[in-house]
Amino acid sequence: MTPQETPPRTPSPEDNVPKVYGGLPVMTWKSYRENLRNSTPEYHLARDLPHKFQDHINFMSELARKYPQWSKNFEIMVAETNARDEPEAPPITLFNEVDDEPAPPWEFHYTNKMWLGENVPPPSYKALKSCGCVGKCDPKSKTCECVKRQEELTGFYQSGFLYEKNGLLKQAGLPILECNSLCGCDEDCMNRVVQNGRKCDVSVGKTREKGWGVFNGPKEIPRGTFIGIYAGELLADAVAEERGAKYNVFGRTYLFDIDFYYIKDMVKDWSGNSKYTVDAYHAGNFTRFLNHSCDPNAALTPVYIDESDWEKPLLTIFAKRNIPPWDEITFSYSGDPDNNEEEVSAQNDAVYTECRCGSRRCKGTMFGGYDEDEDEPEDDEFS
Ligand SMILES: C[S@@+](CC[C@H](N)C(=O)[O-])C[C@H]1O[C@@H](n2cnc3c(N)ncnc32)[C@H](O)[C@@H]1O
Repeated sequence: MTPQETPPRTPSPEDNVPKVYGGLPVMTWKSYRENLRNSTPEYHLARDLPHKFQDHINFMSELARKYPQWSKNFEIMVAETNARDEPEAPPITLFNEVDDEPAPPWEFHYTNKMWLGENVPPPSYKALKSCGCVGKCDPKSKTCECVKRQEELTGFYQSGFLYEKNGLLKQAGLPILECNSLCGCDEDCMNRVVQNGRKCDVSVGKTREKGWGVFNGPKEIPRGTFIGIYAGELLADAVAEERGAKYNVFGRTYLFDIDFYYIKDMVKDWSGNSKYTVDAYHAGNFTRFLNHSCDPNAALTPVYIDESDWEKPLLTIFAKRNIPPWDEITFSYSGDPDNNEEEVSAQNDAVYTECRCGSRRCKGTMFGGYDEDEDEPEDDEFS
């Protein structure tokens, strides 16, 4: 042994005894995370969705439901939810310069969460992979478990994480594996974006041709910005099919099948069909008002946080190009026109509804296929 080396420490029997302070075990970050693995992430059941407030309003006369103050009440309902879930998110305002409907129909519970339907298993920490990084994860790290698993999945397209250091997404449509509750890294690690909530301004407004829609606020939204989670009920496909038939009757659909192209490669014994559908009709946030465009400025992207089941990503919306102030925010209901591999599709219930997106690339239908040759991405778009 050279004089510089310290002799190995003899293990003490106290090493494995939890530290106690004032009679209570001392919780460390490490022990907290180890305990968490044996618990279940928070989840909500669709059958518990609150509806009393909505029922109360819907019992009122049509005249009473037209009172202008419903517009403010709608904004307050949104603000109350966001204060809990994403307190940093700018408030959402409501406007209608088209007719005298003060607020969208009171037919849903405002929520940023997913509500699990019958036979949809809750998320589990058991199989969740996580990193043990301290501070912020390094996207060039060779040891960070989260960089490794992201690169295994999407390294062919992008190295490291799918986010830039400023939180902007590098490429839409690829599955994102964010650092999760079991990871050692800080809350401001660059691989935690969706979980930290919306930062851009949005408002909900009435359009002339498509009912209510979502609009940008006074500042440009840069390409790659996270806009929102398509929240709602997560339903087994058979239930969604039944609902779809009903929604068809009134020609408005809020159903999105989760059938991303990569799922079939990740799931052992994949059934060949999408297993789950998100329905934002009875529950959802402002993203349920996003209308379809054949030339959309936003795109759907699957994101996994505290979820290890490939068939249950969050559906999230990111800006696909820079969105100028006040522009309507839209995405494609038939998958991304610039990404032929993406297959998330709205259930074809309202398939016969004529598309009124007004873009020069309009295909005439909201759920139509895309002509590969025609749809080259613009210079400022994700390609
Ligand atoms: C997810 S909702 C969007 C919000 C809806 N506009 C509202 O008022 O609640 C989808 C429905 O909006 C309407 N819609 C969305 N995009 C449209 C488009 N490009 N052309 C015509 N109708 C559209 C259709 O009725 C569709 O079924």
